[in-house]
Formats: sequence, C-alpha cells, structure tokens
Amino acid sequence: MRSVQIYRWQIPMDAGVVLRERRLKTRDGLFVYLQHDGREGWGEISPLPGFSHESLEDAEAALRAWCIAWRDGEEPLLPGVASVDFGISCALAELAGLLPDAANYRAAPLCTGDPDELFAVLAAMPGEKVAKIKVGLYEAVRDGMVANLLLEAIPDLRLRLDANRAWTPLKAQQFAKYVNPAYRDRIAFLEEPCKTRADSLAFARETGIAIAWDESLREDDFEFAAEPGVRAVVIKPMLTGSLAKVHEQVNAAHALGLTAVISSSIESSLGLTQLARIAAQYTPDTVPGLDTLNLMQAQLLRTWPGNALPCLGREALEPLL
Ligand SMILES: O=C(O)CCC(=O)C1=CC=C[C@@H](O)[C@@H]1C(=O)O
Ligand SMILES: [Mg+2]
Repeated sequence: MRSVQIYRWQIPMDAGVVLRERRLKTRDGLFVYLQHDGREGWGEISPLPGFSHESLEDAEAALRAWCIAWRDGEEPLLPGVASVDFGISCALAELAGLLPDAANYRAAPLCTGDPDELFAVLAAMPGEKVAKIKVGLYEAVRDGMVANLLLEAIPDLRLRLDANRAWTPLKAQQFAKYVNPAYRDRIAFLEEPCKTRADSLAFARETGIAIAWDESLREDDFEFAAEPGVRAVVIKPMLTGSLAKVHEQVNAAHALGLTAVISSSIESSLGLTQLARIAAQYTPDTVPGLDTLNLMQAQLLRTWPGNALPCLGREALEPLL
C-alpha cells in the first residue's frame, strides 16, 4: 500500500537576509512524504525566490499531480520542474534506501560582513580551514582588503568568495589589486566575479585568481568545459533538478578535473541535512557550501548536528492532501 502527504511550511528568517536586493522575511516550502510497505521517504520542495524559475504555486501543482498518480500505483515521470524533481527524487531515494545516512556536516562558514566573527569561527574549526565570504556588497577595495587581511592572519585558511556577478571588469581589478599575489592561490575560487562569463574568464586570466561558476550553470547555453582559470562549479540541487541530474553534473565536473561543490539554496534543516548526505555520497573530498541554517529562526523535523535553533515537529506543518 502506498500513501502520500504533502505538507506546506513557513519559517521566519533572520532580520537581515537579503537576496537579489529583496528582503526574504520567510522561507516557504513544501515537503513530500511517501510511505510504502512500512518504509518512508521525505523530500523538500522549496523554490528560492529570485533564483528558481518556478513559483511555489507552480511547484505545488506539479507535485500534487505526481503524488496522486504515484499513490494510485503508477510510476509517473518526474514533472521536469527543478525543485519538484529534486524533492521527489530525494523522497524516492530515502524510500529505496539509496540515500545513505553518512553526511558531510563540515559546511564552509559563510560570512557576509564582519571579518571578526569569522576569526572566532575559524579558530574553533578542526582540520582544513575553509570559509566563504560574500563580496560585491560593499566597495571592491574593501572586499580586497578583507580577503587579504584574513589570508595574512590565518596562514592555513583557504577562502571561497562569491561576487554574484556584481563587478564590472574595473571593479574586479580594484578588488584583485588589494590581494597580495602571494596569497592569491589560497583563494580556492571566486564565484562569478563579473556580469558576463567572458569578463569573468578574463579576470581569472589576468589576476591568477581561480573562478567558479554558479549562476552560469542555470543558463541554457552553459556547457561543462575545462577553461583556464576555472576551478570549480557550485551545484545547487534545489535549482538543478533530480538527484540523477545532480549526480550527472558532479560527474561531468569531476571528469574535467573541476571541483564540484554541493551548495544550499537556503533549504530548511530537513533539506540541508539531505544535502549534507548527498555531498558525502557524491563529493566526499569537498567541503560543501551549506552554512545557511542560521539565517533561519527554526529547524524543521530533522536537526543539523550541533545547531542550537529550536526544531519544530510535524504539528508546525500544514497537510495539503
Ligand atoms: O554556497 C554556500 O556556501 C552557501 C549558499 C550561498 O552562498 C547562496 C545560497 C543561495 C543564494 C545565494 O545568495 C548564495 C549564492 O549566491 O551562492
Ligand atoms: Mg554563488
């Protein structure tokens, strides 16, 4: 006997979370819960406003149709909507025992402003020190000085930076000018420095600072290719689609010698812990980019080890079927 439920949820965000110039006051999403022969599987469907192509309403309609067909004994195809394909394929993988519990909870700490906060976190971090800083929000010169300061102060630190295409070639150069050339290879990568891919590639060539693609992966004309200066691709499964597609992209990156970084689309703790498991399975040698739980005010159903936020149970969810 198969049974299925869809739950809707909403989590208040921390006050200052701004995405693509919009304040994100709440994170809204769905869970799918599948049961079959005494086994169960959960999946999260939470399109990220400003990043996902689909709205939550579109996702819900596609999810409902799939769930009803599955409950009635069919083997429906995934609907082809990224967040829905991702959530359903996670639930099916849990149901089939194909998503092992082993997880990589060593997320790279994410810092949006104050480098002092990062010092404390990094001092307490065991093993390889990797952190991610958002750049492009303030003056490029300030970003360059902060990156340089951190690399100088913490000799075993490797930095990931993310400019979200904020810079013109000139601003990108202003940033680079303040990073001592001797430290530049400890910038593991700088995600999407410029508005166009061509400008980002030129920046990497001219400065010796390695870059990574993130936004580019979701563009129709993007192809995985080994290009000088490109070191990594950032894969956000909620924006990518099924687990099979995520795995395919990871394999394509690895085949070209690129690092593949599994990264958050600001999922709830349920989705984030699944991403930590996916990262352990597909990218065991890479620290994933999953340090986004503290942007929220609560966890849902499953807890991230060591996180102090309250964890809400099933009573906080609204059943839709
Ligand atoms: O990649 C990480 O380390 C954390 C996730 C992260 O930085 C992001 C998640 C979602 C939206 C973005 O603002 C941001 C990114 O641009 O990569
Ligand atoms: Mg990014």
